[in-house]
Amino acid sequence: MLNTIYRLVAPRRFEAEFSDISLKDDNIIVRPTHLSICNADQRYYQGKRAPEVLKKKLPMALIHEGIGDVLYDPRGEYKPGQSVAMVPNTPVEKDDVIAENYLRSSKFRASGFDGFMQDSVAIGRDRLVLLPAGINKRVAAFTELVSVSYHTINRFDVRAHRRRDRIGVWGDGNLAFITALLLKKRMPDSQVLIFGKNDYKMADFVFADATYDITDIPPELRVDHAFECVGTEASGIAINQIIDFINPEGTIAIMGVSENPVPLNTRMILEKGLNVFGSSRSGVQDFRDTIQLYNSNKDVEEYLESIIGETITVRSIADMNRAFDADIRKSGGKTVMVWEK
Ligand SMILES: NC(=O)C1=CN([C@@H]2O[C@H](COP(=O)(O)OP(=O)(O)OC[C@H]3O[C@@H](n4cnc5c(N)ncnc54)[C@H](OP(=O)(O)O)[C@@H]3O)[C@@H](O)[C@H]2O)C=CC1
Ligand SMILES: O=C(CO)[C@H](O)[C@H](O)COP(=O)(O)O
Ligand SMILES: [Zn+2]
Repeated sequence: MLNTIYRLVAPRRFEAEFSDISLKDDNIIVRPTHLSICNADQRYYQGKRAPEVLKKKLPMALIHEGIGDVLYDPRGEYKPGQSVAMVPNTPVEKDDVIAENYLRSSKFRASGFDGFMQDSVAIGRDRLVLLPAGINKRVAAFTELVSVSYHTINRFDVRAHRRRDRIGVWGDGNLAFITALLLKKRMPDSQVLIFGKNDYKMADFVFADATYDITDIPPELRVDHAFECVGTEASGIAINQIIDFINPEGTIAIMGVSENPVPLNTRMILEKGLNVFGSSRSGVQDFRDTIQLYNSNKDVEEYLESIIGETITVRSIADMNRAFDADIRKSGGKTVMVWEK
């Protein structure tokens, strides 16, 4: 079957390439319908990765957050037209201890190989999760990002000690919003406190117990545990501030991505006996659990809808550039592409 893949060949330049999809494999063919832009895509689009990384990875189709409709399943298990979330992490081995998204052998779409900017995506049947009828598809488009928060909170839950009176979330962007929302749902007895830079963004965190400007935190305030959702070199500033405001033996989850190493106050990590862990990406079970959460908590879907910034219909390469450029100019929120290729 003839397919078209829209690859980023150089910063800000997409090109269409034709390829063939074999219908003899066990893969399922999915037509993407709604795609959402992640900061990781922007780092490639804007050429913010190191030149040697860009040289190694491009040309590559971007986007690892997306849903689509099944076009063809060689086994007939999925019916044509069924709506599915596509899981970008692609393991090639199983491990009893290490989760699929931490195996160094796993590939990740739009990072190690082509992402979802294609007319049709050939994808393993274990990489699909059926979406419930009636789900808001623009919200479902960024299920991957929500599943990253879900995954991190699971890891936090098994690591953090039981005193969870106050949990701090550093950051006021999309990842912080989603992480704070899921934390409040999962741990309703804990106060979830937001620490950010932008009052207009923090005003959207209506479910949180309090919000603080990072330049004006009451000096006596303490949190039991914290999540860093900032990224870039600013994540160093955030993590060091967390170290200052966290109680002894607290747990810190690091989620933001930085291109460069960030210096940390290790002396106080030791003196306070802190538990610092990293969390990246997610696996298929996290997607299933996230979709189950949407099913059982309709308000989660509504809160998530409130962070959709722009919705852009994409029918051409010019539209792809328009969507990525609009995402750069945004004041906040997720940019969703309605994929009509
Ligand atoms: N671990 C994972 O698997 C994943 C990681 N990420 C990463 O998480 C990071 C955050 O993503 P996202 O929310 O989409 O990005 P955003 O840029 O939307 O959010 C970051 C926010 O943090 C604010 N900020 C900056 N400095 C501080 C500070 N010192 N303390 C508190 N807030 C601060 C920024 O404000 P301002 O813009 O005004 O500076 C911005 O609003 C990115 O690095 C992204 O790549 C994303 C997805 C998955
Ligand atoms: O966004 C993410 C997951 O949702 C991660 O930030 C992304 O996987 C990082 O990938 P890369 O190494 O290509 O920047
Ligand atoms: Zn991402």
